[in-house]
Amino acid sequence: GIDVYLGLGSNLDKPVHQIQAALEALDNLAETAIKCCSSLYASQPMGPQDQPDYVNAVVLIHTQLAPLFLLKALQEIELEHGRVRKSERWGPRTLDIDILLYGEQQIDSSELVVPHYGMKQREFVLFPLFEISPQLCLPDGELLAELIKKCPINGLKILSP
Ligand SMILES: CC1(C)Nc2nc(N)[nH]c(=O)c2N=C1O
Repeated sequence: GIDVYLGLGSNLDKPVHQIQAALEALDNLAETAIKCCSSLYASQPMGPQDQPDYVNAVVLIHTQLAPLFLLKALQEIELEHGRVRKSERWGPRTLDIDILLYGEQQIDSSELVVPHYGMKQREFVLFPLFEISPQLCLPDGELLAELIKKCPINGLKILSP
């Protein structure tokens, strides 16, 4: 299997519950096991500000599913949790599950770009990732610890358990 880091995000319909339900759905995914999960974080919306704060987390899974197969399975989980695609770009959502890293692989296809294109600038990704994997080195050789040094925290807060 492969170690895959996923970014979870929600800012609609009881976001904490959405993230918890997503973790259960991931644990029930075929050929997939959750190895570790970060704390839950409250974060200010990146993009349009006229939406609620997000709850974000990063989870490490071990899976045998191929990248595009995993992507489809994650999109199904998002749909099962009421995700409705609206026209507004970067609008609020009930549940987002992004593939941040898929082992050491670099994937550039129309359907999937890994490492996730925005992860290096997103405190709501980098800090939860650092919490569970402080020694992480990205496929391009960049150290997560170096990215953290350059990333403004933007009011990110750990949600007390
Ligand atoms: C709309 C956009 C870019 N902004 C976000 N902003 C935050 N804080 N967290 C997210 O998960 C998130 N996801 C997004 O897709």
